Amino acid sequence: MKHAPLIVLVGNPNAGKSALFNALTGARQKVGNYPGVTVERHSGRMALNDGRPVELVDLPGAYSLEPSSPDEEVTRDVVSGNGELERTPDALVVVADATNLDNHLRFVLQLKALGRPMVLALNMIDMAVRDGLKIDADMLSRELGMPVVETVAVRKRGLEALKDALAGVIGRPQPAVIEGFDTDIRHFQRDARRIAAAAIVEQPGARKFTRGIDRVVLHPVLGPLILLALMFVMFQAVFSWSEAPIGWIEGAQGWLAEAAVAGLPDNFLRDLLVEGVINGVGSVVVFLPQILILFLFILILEASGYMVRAAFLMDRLMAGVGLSGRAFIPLLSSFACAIPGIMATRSIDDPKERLTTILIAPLMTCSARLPVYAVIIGAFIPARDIGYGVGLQGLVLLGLYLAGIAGAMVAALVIRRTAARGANSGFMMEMPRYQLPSVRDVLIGLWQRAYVFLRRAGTIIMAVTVALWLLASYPVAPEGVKQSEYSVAGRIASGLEVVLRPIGFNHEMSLAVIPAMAAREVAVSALQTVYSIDAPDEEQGAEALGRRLSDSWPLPTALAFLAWFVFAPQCLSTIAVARRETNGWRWPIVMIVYLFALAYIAAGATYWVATALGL
Ligand SMILES: Nc1nc2c(ncn2[C@@H]2O[C@H](COP(=O)(O)OP(=O)(O)OP(=O)(O)O)[C@@H](O)[C@H]2O)c(=O)[nH]1
Ligand SMILES: [Mg+2]
Repeated sequence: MKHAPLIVLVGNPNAGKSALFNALTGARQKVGNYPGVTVERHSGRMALNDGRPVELVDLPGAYSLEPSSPDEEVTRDVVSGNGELERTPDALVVVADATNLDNHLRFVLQLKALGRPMVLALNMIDMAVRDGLKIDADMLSRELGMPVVETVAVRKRGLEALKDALAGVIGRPQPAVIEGFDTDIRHFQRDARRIAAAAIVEQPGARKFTRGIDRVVLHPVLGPLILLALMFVMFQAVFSWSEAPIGWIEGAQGWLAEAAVAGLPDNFLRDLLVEGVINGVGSVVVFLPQILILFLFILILEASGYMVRAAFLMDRLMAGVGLSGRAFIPLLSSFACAIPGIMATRSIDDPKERLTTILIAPLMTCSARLPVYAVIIGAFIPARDIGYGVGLQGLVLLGLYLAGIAGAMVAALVIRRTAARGANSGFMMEMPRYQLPSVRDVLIGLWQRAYVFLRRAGTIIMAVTVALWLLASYPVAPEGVKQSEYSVAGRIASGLEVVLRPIGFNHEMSLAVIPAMAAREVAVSALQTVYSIDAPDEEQGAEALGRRLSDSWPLPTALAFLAWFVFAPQCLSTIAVARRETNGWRWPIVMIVYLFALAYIAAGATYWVATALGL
């Protein structure tokens, strides 16, 4: 069978390749206003204007064909036809940022030297217009000897012209392919400057807008203060904005449980449905609003261009522990989930720095911890305003995030002095321009987050909770013996409790910790399940669970549980990804051991200090 022609999107990082890919294929690849968003190739299909189907591939951004990091290797291999695809592309669409032409043209010229059919998408024309920058596309096309199409990927402008241009170049007989390529990008520097100078008709003080904002947010004193203030507001919002929507979800859940109790015969299946599924899984789903609020902030910061500034501000701090600001973005992604975070380390060129970043990524507070934190904070920390509108709960949550970050910094320091010794490579990252986030992109981002979370709730969290419900319900305890102690799960927990009792853990906590290896949120549904098995007639819901916890756990125990979840590697998928990205078991094992040790020590220290203080 003959393949559809293969067309590849290449170009510098942050040029808008993924945005163009999405616009052309209808896909929803992640776009973000910082370099290194895409780290793998993705393919999709589209039809040219004459109806011909073609395969389109989106690649990680690269500065040249000489790879300096694992993601750039993918780009080189695909472009030169040596990659897993093992097909030479039939045409390249080189994407360049019109507002950064001379830099991006270097790579265009290097790619051109390969002698493949090629079209230049001169993207971000809207930004060029905003800056008053005028480019003569015809002149550029003559100078480069390839079609040039002006595009605005995010507004789907220029797509038809791009497809026409592609149809034109694909049809042509292939010119002789030049074997090998000039690996030194500097050879193209002079020509790039010359061509840019010829094609740029008018260039007022470019990027004035961006420079103006940077003077404030990158200010040595103001900058860090602004960053801290942003984080602070974010965590306050997680609690203060979520009350109402949490109430709605709880209402719906209570209604469902009642309807099930009223409408179904009293048997095993009804108990399973009500205690395991509705109340168990529901106890996790209730935290959806808080997760979405957190992501609303992260998405806006990402799209606006602020993230790289934050990385820059953090660079000095990171240098202190042997990492560069480059590690910041993968670490930041780990606040969503360590898995994309670990994948994002592919854009780090120094292998030791990359390894260190992989090993500390699980210490960033992923969104799966949020339900665990929120339940315990809700139960034990009074929702008090400590003055100036600062809520105590939000403050404690911020503290937990900071504890994870502090732990990561200490771990990085140790790892960089031992296992992955080396000098840090310094901060080298282009500052993207600022722009207003598109409402549509933010909504799509939130929707994707919600979907991921609900899918987890409906699959792994539900499966593990139901399994736990079964193991905790049988064998049925005789009169006077607690079901959660007598059951299979209870006995396993009793075994584990021997190890965990010294750090203040009780039986229920020991029982929740094992299933939470599959997904951290299960810690919450497990507690809910155990309590509803022991007292099936009591009121349900997150608030009821909170009350039950605050009635039966001493404060030091609750704090120890929080400390445990800051550090413990409670996630099998993260371990699996670490194995894949480091090609072996050695480093994941190091990761598991050091994180469990850290969790044990931190929980124990918290417990003993809190007890000594008489809390
Ligand atoms: N104003 C404007 N913004 C754009 C345009 N194209 C892309 N963007 C924005 O530019 C940023 C980068 O876009 P991406 O598509 O992620 O860039 P990329 O080339 O795939 O970047 P990497 O995957 O990091 O190599 C995002 O914030 C997009 O929303 C455009 O034509 N105009
Ligand atoms: Mg991309």
